[in-house]
Amino acid sequence: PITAESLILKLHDVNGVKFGEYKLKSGLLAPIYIHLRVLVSHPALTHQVANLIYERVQEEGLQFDSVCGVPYTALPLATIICSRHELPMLIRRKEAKDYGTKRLVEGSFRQGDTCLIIEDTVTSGTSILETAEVLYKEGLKVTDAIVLMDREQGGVEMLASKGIKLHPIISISQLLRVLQAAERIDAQTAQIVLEFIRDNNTFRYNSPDVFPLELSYSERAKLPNIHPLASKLLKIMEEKQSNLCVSADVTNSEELLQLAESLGPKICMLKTHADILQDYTLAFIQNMQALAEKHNFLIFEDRKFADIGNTVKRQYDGGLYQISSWSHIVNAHAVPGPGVVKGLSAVGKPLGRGCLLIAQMSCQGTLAAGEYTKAAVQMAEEHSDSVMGFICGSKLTERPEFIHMTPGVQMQAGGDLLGQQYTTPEEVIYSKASDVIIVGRGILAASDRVEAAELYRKSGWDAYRKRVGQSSI
Ligand SMILES: O=c1ccn([C@@H]2O[C@H](COP(=O)(O)O)[C@@H](O)[C@H]2O)c(=O)[nH]1
Repeated sequence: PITAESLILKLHDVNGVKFGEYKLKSGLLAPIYIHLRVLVSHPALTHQVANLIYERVQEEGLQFDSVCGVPYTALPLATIICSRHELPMLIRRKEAKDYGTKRLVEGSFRQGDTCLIIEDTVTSGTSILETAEVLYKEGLKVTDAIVLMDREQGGVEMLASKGIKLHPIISISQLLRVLQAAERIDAQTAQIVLEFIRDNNTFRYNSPDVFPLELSYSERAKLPNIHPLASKLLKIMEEKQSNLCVSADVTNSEELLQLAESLGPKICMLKTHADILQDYTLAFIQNMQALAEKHNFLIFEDRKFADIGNTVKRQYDGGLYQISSWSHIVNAHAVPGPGVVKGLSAVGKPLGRGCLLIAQMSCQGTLAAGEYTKAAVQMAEEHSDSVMGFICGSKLTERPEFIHMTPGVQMQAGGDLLGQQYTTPEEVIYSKASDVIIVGRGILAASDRVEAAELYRKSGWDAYRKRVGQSSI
């Protein structure tokens, strides 16, 4: 299987990406031109692109009845995917024939069927929208579209505002980073293109409250609608140059306090499972709070609430652990529906606490995928006064006020014997655009935990700086 990085280099090899001065359809002169029509002359590459698109369809767990490629460049891609995976395909005509059936959409479908759109490049999103509108007129639904190359000029946001979720495989900033790293372009060219993209955002122009480009942690901390605790966490991250959360999965409170003391300077957050401690007391937790204060990190009790609102309220507030009295952040499964968030909010909001929704999990065979993940994101967006972010494998929403936190992180990709799956800090923060790495055994099992924590901190931080363009790659 091909990675996005090697695909970028191959596209550059075949002149699918050009730098210079190019007149766009709009009349604008652009310093970059994405010319994916060349793909048809490179069948092996076209197949690899089709594979990547199909992998993304599976990763996202997309549900649909048919596939339609935006004419013309995406037509062969849709054809390959549909024939290889035996999926029904629809063809959108650009002009209706003046004889025969005069249809604008060829292929069989039923009213109310969902059609997945495939596109090669997106700038403003209007080509996808035009195709969707033709499909709507035929009684079809369009909820998702996949695009190989997102020029990051507002297409994702424009389509989202029309109810279509766009899933880009490669972004223009990722393309620039990869080409610069491979010395195919210099830093100045990359900068010129980035500035052009930034200055020519078709959607932000109309909607100044949308932030489609990558913001730094400190810029996000200042967003007007951000959850106060998310803002605090982002400030800590920037100040300590750390997006590392240590998962302190130890069973003895003395050891936990030692961990907090020694790793405190390296971390933005310390994650606990209070119910695996053999000797939990409220006195111990007060010491823990003092260390959080001293080293400026937040405490996140990984309680994974999953009951009706009334019960989680009592679990959060009372019982042996009295979690709400000491943990800045808790998390919840989305499975009970919004009641779980409301129950946590009733206790946590007056205390200034924050909640994360578990939208995806790192373990093999997890059911938290596809439609479930989408529903969790929607639930968070509808309760952004108490939900500050997600437990997830990758960035799930373009709304920069939400913080994405990813467990299942080690320096080597792999897994354990009970289904845990590991991804590297670079992959999580740079490629998957998550914000925080959550590391347990990668640090706890090291002979020198402080040294290991520093390696993870540096790796996560370097990946973040690369992502927001603060360092050369
Ligand atoms: O999807 C999830 C959600 C939570 N976790 C928790 O994170 C740590 C990971 O520990 P490692 O030792 O780094 O595997 C652990 O506390 C889990 O309960 C997760 O792994 N995946």
